[in-house]
Parts: sequence; structure tokens; C-alpha cells
Amino acid sequence: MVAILCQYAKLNAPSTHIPTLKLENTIEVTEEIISASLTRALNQYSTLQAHDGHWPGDYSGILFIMPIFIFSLYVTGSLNIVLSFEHKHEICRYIYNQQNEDGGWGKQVLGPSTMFGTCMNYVSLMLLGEKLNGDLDALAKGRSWIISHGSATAIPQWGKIWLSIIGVYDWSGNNPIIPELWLVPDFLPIHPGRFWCYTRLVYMSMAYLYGIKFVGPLTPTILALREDLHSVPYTNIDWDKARDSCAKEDLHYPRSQAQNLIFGCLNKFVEPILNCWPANKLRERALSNLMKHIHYEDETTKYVGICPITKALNMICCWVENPNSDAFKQHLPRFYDYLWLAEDGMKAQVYDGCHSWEIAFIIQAYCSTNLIGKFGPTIKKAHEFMKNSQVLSNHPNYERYYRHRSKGSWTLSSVDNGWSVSDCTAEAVKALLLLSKISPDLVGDPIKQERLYDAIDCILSFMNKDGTFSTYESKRTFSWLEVLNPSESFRNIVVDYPSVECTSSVLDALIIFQEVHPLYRRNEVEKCIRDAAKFIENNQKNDGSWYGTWAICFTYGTMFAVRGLVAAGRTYDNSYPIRKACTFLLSKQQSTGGWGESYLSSHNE
Ligand SMILES: CC(C)=CCC[C@@H](C)[C@H]1CC[C@@]2(C)C3=C(CC[C@]12C)[C@@]1(C)CC[C@H](O)C(C)(C)[C@@H]1CC3
Repeated sequence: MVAILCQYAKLNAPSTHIPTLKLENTIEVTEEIISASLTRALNQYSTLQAHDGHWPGDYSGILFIMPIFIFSLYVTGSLNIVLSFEHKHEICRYIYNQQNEDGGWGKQVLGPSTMFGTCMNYVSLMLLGEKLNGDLDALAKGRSWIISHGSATAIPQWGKIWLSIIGVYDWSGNNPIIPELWLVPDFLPIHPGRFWCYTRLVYMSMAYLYGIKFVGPLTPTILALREDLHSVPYTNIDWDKARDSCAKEDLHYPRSQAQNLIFGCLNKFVEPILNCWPANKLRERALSNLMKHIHYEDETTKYVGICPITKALNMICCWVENPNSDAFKQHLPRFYDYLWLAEDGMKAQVYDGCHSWEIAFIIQAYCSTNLIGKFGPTIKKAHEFMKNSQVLSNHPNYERYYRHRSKGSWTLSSVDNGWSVSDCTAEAVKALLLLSKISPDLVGDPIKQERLYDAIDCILSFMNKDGTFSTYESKRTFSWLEVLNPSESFRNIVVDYPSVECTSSVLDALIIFQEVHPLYRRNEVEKCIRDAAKFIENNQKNDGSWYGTWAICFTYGTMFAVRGLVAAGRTYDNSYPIRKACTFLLSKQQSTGGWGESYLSSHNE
């Protein structure tokens, strides 16, 4: 979706004007003043609501997402079909705006330059038709960053794969991603169907492209890039050496000895054997099995994909299979779901949005004021969106494709995305239960009981054996399998681990649900509440904080943990963990009176 927020602000201009109240230090802050400020804020916020009831927002920040879109459009010859001149202009503007002083690009906005970010964005600019223009221009600075930091052979694993796909890096400089792994019996912990869904899907299409060693058309631009990105002539590159090289700027998680041994064996023995007769017959089977799963993922997400990375990879796989196929063509219009235009240019989002997740909190926030009476139409529209974005059925044969139940759930973003998430469902349930207590004349009809029960069934289906909650599925395998994670940039991506945030959202939702429907699956709900609260208490750190997996970081984790524990009846007086949490939060208050945290917290933990 491409949206400019000021357009909405104009369309939904507030009906009443409330004058600004300047708060001087000397004026006592009365309830009246607070209420006026809050009304003004909600008035303004309501103008930003879209016609269908959700609040659009910029969900970007990872700087290699647009590049992988550009790469996939380029190799499939669709760049000019999907992107107009204006798109390209705005995309280039954004990329230039994100360039660091030293000429490189980070993995994410505000991040220091990395080989991954720099190669991907530099190549994108070239594929979009930008030209080097003198030694001092932005492109020249980008190129010199790459050469002076070890050249493109030092890009980390994901980058090596993308550069191989477009033909500026050789597939032999990659560690194998064995497609046959999908053929092992699925009761084994090593079967990819047991990995965290996001990792299994990214590596699924990577395994396909690796298996066929796909390379896009070798255009003059690609041939020129082969020389641009490397410090020695392309034909002289030592790909054996390149395979395990990674720039220090990108090496967040160096490989262990065990990993070196595994990847060494895969490379020296397993992959060569699998390429010889008769084992290569197995490869054909493995590839057609992968393609079956790729189509399933595309169809069940209406070609949106679980994330932009799988979308871009799957689209290439569909094109390789048949460039004239409907499958390939259906991918093209869904690129726009990921685009976002802002004052700094056009960017690609990390997901097709986060509509359902955010709207649940927005509704909860409105409900926490006593001003609902003033915002009936806004809340009614939001309520409709919430009800319309519930996933109403399971995907066909979902278990055969290693999918979790979807019926009754909410996704992070849209129904089309189709991937249910435990805490997105829990927060949605909370919002709907709050709305069901308000007059339907004001906020619309409450969710039907049957749909609410579907949601609770779905939430309970997410529960791990110990009462905790992970993200998209329950935990399916063991953490020792992290040894198979070949990425230097991301850790803990093989297992869908439980988190305090997911567990706490569910705990809170079940408690509110139980107050209204005390008999529904009573024993399971009660056990879940008990176990979830125990998990949260057991995971508190000595300083009183909780580690937050899904945002920044200890402040966020602590907020969720406290919400859950308070819902479960813990108070400052009766709970030592709550008192410790307060001490932690107070110790982090800044001189301005507010709180903040660096994104490095997550990384340094
Ligand atoms: C940046 C890269 C490498 C792409 C990753 C794309 C997705 C897999 C990421 C992007 C946003 C993301 C971090 C998110 C989550 C899972 C992984 C996501 C979807 C979830 C849904 C996990 C559960 C969390 O409680 C919460 C709902 C906050 C997040 C939201 C963002």
C-alpha cells in the first residue's frame, strides 16, 4: 500500500476545533486540562484513520528489503512492468537519503555501514539505471566503501545468495543449502517443517534456487557490476576462500567449530555426492517437492507471502518454473502491498503492514480513556476492521504443509497474509472484549460468540507444553538445531522460542475472557493462566527487568511482563517481582522524565 498520511488527515478533517493549551510550569495540571489535551490528541489521531478502519503507518527500516525486490524484478524482466519512472525516482531518493557519511549503507536505518547493506543498495541503484558520475559522487563513495572493506566476496551468507541470483557472485562460493533435507521423515527434529516458519520458508526457496544454481540474465549492467564489486577480475576470484569470508562489520555471530565442521562436510562430501548419478534423481524429487510447498505458501497468502524475503524468492522460483504462469503473474500486483512513500522517498516495508496488531492497541488505548462517547464513528470503523480481519478458516490440508491452525486467529497484518500469530490474536481478543462492553449503538455490534470461541480455541492451540507461547506456531524442535543456522547476521532463528511478550498477551486475554465466559474450556484456560504467570515470574532478570524479544528491549519486555502479571492479580504489595520491576523501571528514567532504550540492548544481550 502506498499512502501519504497527510492525505488522510485532509480527508478526515476534525469536526470540532479544540484550542491548544500551552502548559506553563506554573499552571497546575488539572483534570480538565488533561482531558482537553487528550481529546485534542485523539481528535488528531482519528483523522489518520483509513477508510477501512485501520491506521496505516510506515513499517520499514530494514535496508535490504527494497534491494531484494529490485533484484527479483530485474532477473524476471519485470522491473519496468511493476515500477514506473516515479517509483524508481522515489526509490533512488530514499536509498541516497540512507547512505552513511562513509559512503556505505547499514543493515537497517541509522545502523553503521555493512557489506550487506552497501552491496545490496549500491547494486540496486545500478539496476535502477543510476550511473557513476565522477569520483566524488554517492555511487563512487559506495563502491569505494565496498572495495576498501574486503569487496563483495566478504558479504554475509544471505547477501552471497542474492548476489549469486543476479550473477555477480558464483554459486560455488556459497555453503550448500540442501533441498533434500525436506525429504527426511518429518518426525525427525531436523526436518525443516519443524523450524521457525519464517526460517523454513526463506531457506525453502533459497534451497530451490541453490539446487538449480539459478542465475538471472547476464546483461551488460550485470557484467559491469561483476568488475565493480570485486577488487580482482571476476574470473580470478577464489570462490573457495570467498565461501567462508565475512566482513567484520557484518560478523555479528561468528560460526562455531561445530558449524565449520558441518558446512565443511556438506560442501566437500554431501553436495558433490547429491549431484552425481543416481543421487541426482533425488534432487529432482526434492526440487519438485519444494516447488509444491512454494506454491502452497503463495496461494495461502494470496501471493503476499509471510514476509518480503520469501515473496521475492518465491516469485523468482515461479518464474523459473514457467515465466508465463499464472503463479508468476499473480505475484506482480502484490509488490505494491509492501511499498511505502514518505518524505524521505519510497521504501519497502518489512511486512505487508502491521494493521491488525496496531489496531488492537489503538482500540485498547481509546477504551482506556473515558472519551469513547466523542469518538463513536472512529471506534465503530476500527471495530469493523477488527472483525473483518479475523482469519475464519484453516488453510486447506494445512498440516501436510506444516502450517499451524488459522481458524479464529488474527495475523500481524491482513487477512490475505493468512499467517496467524499468537499474541496478535490475543491482543485482538482483548480489544474485542473491551468493545463488547460498550453500547452497540456507539461502537457497533460485538463479535459473534462463535467467532470469539474460535479465537480462544486458536490461542489455546498455540500453547507450548509448559504453558508458554511462541509466535506463529508452538515450539516444534530443539535449540541444539541452531547449529544449522548459517547466517552471520541473525541468531536464534531455527526454533520458534516462547517469549515473555507473547505469553503475557495471551495471559491477559484469557483472564479478561474468563471473566465473561467462565465456563468455556475452563480447566485448560485455568492451567494456561497458571503456567503462563509462572513462566513470566521465572524469567525475570536479577535487575528486575525482562528481556523483550520483539522490540527494544528490556523496557518493552518489562512492560509486557508487568501487564500480564497484573492481570493475573499481582500487585505492588503482594508480589516481589512487581516491586523489583518498578525499581528497574524507575532506575532507567531519564532526566527529561521519559524512558528510552538503544536498539543495541537486544544485540548486546
Ligand atoms: C528483517 C527481516 C530479516 C525480515 C523479517 C520479516 C519478518 C519475519 C519479521 C518482521 C517483523 C517481525 C519481526 C515481527 C514478528 C515476527 C517476525 C517478523 C514478522 C512478530 C509477529 C512476532 C511476535 C511479536 O510479539 C510481534 C507481534 C511484536 C512481532 C511483530 C514483528
